[in-house]
Amino acid sequence: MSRKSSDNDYNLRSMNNLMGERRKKVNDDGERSLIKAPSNASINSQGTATATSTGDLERAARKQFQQDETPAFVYILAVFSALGGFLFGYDTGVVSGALLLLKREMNLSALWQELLVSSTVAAAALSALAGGFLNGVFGRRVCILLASFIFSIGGIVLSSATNKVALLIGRLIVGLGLGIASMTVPVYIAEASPPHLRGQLVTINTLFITAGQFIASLIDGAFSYLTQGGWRYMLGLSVMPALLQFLGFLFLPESPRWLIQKGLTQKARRVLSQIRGNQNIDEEYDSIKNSIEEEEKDCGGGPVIWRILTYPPARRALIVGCGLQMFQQLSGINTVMYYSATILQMSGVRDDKIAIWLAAVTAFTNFLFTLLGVWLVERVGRRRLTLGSIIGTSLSLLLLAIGFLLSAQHSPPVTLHPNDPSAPNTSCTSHLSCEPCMLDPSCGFCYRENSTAVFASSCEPVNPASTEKAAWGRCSNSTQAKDQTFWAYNFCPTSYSWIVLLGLVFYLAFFAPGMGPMPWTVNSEIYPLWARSTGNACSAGVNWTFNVLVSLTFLHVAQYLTYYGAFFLYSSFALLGFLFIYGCLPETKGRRLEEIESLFESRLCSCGASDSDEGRQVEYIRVKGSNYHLSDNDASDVE
Ligand SMILES: O[C@H]1[C@H](O)[C@@H](O)[C@H](O)[C@@H](O)[C@H]1O
Repeated sequence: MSRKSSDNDYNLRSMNNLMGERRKKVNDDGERSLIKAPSNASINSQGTATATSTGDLERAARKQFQQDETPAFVYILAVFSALGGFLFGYDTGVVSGALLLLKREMNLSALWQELLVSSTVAAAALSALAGGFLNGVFGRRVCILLASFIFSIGGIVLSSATNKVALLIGRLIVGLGLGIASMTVPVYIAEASPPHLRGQLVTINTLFITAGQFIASLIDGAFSYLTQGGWRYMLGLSVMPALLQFLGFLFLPESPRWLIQKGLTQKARRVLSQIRGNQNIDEEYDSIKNSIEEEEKDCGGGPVIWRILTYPPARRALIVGCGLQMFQQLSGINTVMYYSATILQMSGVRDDKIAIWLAAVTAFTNFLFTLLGVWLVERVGRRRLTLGSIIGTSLSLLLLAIGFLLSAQHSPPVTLHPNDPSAPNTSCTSHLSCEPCMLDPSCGFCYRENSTAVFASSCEPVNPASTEKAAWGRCSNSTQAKDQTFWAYNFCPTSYSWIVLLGLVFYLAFFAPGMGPMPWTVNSEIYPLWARSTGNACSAGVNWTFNVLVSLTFLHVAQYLTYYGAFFLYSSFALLGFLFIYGCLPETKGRRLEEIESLFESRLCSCGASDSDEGRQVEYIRVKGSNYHLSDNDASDVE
């Protein structure tokens, strides 16, 4: 089944042809004196290039032609597709703010709150798996149309819900849309992008996820002031981007690679010309077609997943793809994001409303650093970006753990042990300091504070209807304000909160540019065409499954291991992730999708890729529609 593409040979003759052709083109253009100018490689604002060596020359030429010839249509296509990412971020992010209002209005128990959050993620895990089949049969475009249609229906059901069952149905519907969108959009963008922009354009999808999370936090903040029905707006607003995407996709084309696979060759050529502008599409068309024909010849029968598992390069790609998605979630991103409000409360922000707005700052930081990822991905490559990101993530988690450890070690003692006979008899009275009191889900810490110390503190049972107040005593609503007491349900007042805050900032700065987007980006490119939708379905399914596992277990893990234990655990997961990525992730930057399979041909998990290979990495030179590949060595031969 091995597919060795003959068009990848970069020999001297083709190089000479290239130089000849380019010399001619350049002279014809009259603007770019690439060959004549011997020194100082650069392209000035008029597009005039000069170069010191052939290597510089090639790079300058490549840059110039790429800038000239990437049609705006590809960007429009990427942005409309990435609305799927926006909905992903919005729908997973908005629910926390909506729940604050819903639990009061509909009197939701903790179980129902949990159900409303996790049902979406669980439905997404299942529909991502089903999305593989749908993608293969109906194509990427139909799947994106379907996802945006489902999102719209989900939004309408949610915003008009009259009871909790309707809410649950709405959240399940949204989850179905999420799963399909999350696995289809990166594949669609990757298949439509030119190789030199693919990383950047696919990463825009994750940028939109984080933008969706940020906008959701702003909407949560704004509508939290509405006492009645604010949640309807929060949940219903997602209909707008969903409809926009649906309308846009009525006019956007199917992926050319899928069309060729289905034998719709004329249509595929039309789409290729549309997305490649005035470039010659013959070589790209031929190479996709050749690779499909070779695959068809070599492929055994049976279901795609079976063929992936029995064909080593595809199996290795699947392990890498699923591993990346698993480690992304095991690094605790969603716990950190969710927990950020509490982390901020530890640092002295007591007001719930301010904490909601500060959570928006966290989401914005995640967005901002994902933007850095979009900028870096084609500059440093996927492998280095992911490795740097995960090691920084692991160290930041360590810092968070140390902050929590110091807070726990200096946890303020319980000084008041009420002996009022009307006090409920609970386990809370047995806790001697804030830490065990706060970790016990049925208790919270009630205290007063002056500038230097916490005093008059007690451990009290939580109000079963709302964790925002105690069931009894000074921190139950009626007396709290008068007494100047504070209620800490899931944090302890501490002077080490700055370490935790620093850990949070570092965490986002390291996670967001690499571990946030790269698992999605890499998955969109590592599978051969016949395995692409199934591979992405599996890896997206792994992402959603670990997402729900990590968020559902966090409170239990924290209860058994304490907060610092939980963060030490995530930090070691991230370290394991680093070793996995170091050993297994090849560099895919700059390669055409049809070439990437060969990176997984090596027997070892470390699939050829990486550092030593990078020196020899094939370079693409796109000259008026033809791809020429040359190594640096070849380039100097020619000179
Ligand atoms: O790549 C995304 C992104 O990093 C989000 O911030 C996170 O919430 C998602 O779970 C993840 O898949």
